[in-house]
Amino acid sequence: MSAPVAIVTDIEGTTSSIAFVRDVLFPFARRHLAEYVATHGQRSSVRQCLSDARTLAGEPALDDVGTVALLQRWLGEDRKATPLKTLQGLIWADGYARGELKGHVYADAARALREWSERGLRLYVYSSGSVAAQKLIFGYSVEGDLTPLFSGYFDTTTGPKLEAASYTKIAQALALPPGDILFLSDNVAELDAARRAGFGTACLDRGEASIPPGHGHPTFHDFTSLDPFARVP
Ligand SMILES: CSCCC(=O)C(=O)COP(=O)(O)O
Ligand SMILES: [Mg+2]
Repeated sequence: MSAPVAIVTDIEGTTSSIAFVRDVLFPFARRHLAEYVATHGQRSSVRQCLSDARTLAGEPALDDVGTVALLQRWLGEDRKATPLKTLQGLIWADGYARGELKGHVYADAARALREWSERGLRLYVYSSGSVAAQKLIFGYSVEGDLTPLFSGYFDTTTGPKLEAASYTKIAQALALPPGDILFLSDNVAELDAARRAGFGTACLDRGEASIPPGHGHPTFHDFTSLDPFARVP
């Protein structure tokens, strides 16, 4: 593809380490979930998450304790269910605000995002983590507040990351032809979906995820070796 106008990036495994999400963020949510629901369960945002989780599970009669158990199970399965992701974001907000969490972002990713933004590329995020959680990981990051670099954020409320239609919606929201957008991810199934929608793609293989060979997406070990202004085959 020729140089993109916009870059849409995944977070976990792409800008940020899988280990941070798996070993820090998810256990933090798991530890605080029951207490958070007990304390904030009357807030409309929390009630909505609980109700949406019950609907999604097809178990409308579950009480709050049962719903917390359901959410804990989904957490263990890494289910990308919107109510779980929304609730995780609310719980992490407290952790970031108290200084107990600091968002991991690779130094090479922060450096490249700054440079690409300075050079006029429009930058966006598309992650299964909620938009609120995305703003937190980049806002309270070990590389400083990176949120000014981004022009917008997309999560599972736009659609699942494995469906081409989600990327079509993102292109429409950006008012750009799909061919002007480069999507970065460590997940081949996501990259395949983006490619089906007409996006350019780049696979980040940081050695943390097992990425099957032969997928055909241009592959980079980090952001330093990825030059979006060079022609990507
Ligand atoms: C926004 S940080 C937490 C990431 C998260 O919850 C997640 O499920 C990772 O999804 P991604 O689409 O960034 O791989
Ligand atoms: Mg990922």
